[in-house]
Amino acid sequence: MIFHLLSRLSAKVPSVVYRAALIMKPQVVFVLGGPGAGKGTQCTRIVENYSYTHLSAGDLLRAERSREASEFGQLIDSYIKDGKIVPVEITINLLRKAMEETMEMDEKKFRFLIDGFPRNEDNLQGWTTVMEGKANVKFVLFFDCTSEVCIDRCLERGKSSGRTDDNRASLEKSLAVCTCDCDPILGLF
Ligand SMILES: Nc1ncnc2c1ncn2[C@@H]1O[C@H](COP(=O)(O)OP(=O)(O)O)[C@@H](O)[C@H]1O
Ligand SMILES: O=c1ccn([C@@H]2O[C@H](COP(=O)(O)OP(=O)(O)O)[C@@H](O)[C@H]2O)c(=O)[nH]1
Repeated sequence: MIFHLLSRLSAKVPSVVYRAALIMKPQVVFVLGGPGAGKGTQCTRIVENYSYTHLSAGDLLRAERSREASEFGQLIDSYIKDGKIVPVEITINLLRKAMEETMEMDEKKFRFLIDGFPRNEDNLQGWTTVMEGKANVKFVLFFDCTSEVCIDRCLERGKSSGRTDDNRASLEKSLAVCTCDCDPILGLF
């Protein structure tokens, strides 16, 4: 019905307005849990069965780190090795761009699993500032996993992942940040 109406109107309205009317607002599920909790593994399985696009904040940061022209490569590298949280402006820009590019390529892809973000209240504040009114957060999917299991899994993953943070020192720092800073986020949803 709406499509039919828009089709009839399309001759009269500028194409940019017509396109914008057809593009849905992104629907977002935040996927949280410690390193190795299984976020990436479960997101892959969800994508196989449901119409979601998986965006891993960590993967986007690692890709940006590898981009030759990136002005943030070294900064991202040192934050990740140290298990610290990269300044939110950088992460949000990568997420926003990835969502926009996905929807530009296929406007039916408006459901996103955002994996590994927001990691603390500052991250969430940054999201709200930039994305308020532009995306709907539906809920948080949280994978509860003990630190010992997380570490064991990531050390195993480290044998083939090539990740600079799949080592005990980085993992312990990252787990400490996760345990202290993720909990308040869960309380907000
Ligand atoms: N339920 C599970 N049981 C055992 N191993 C798992 C399970 N889920 C994930 N793994 C393994 O643990 C490692 C970390 O999983 P991953 O999905 O990358 O975690 P995260 O994205 O939360 O860091 C991977 O090597 C994965 O194969
Ligand atoms: O929103 C994010 C997501 C990740 N990271 C950084 O990237 C690392 C790896 O994150 P990822 O989610 O890939 O790790 P996982 O939890 O899957 O092991 C983290 O420890 C942080 O240093 C970050 O700063 N902000």
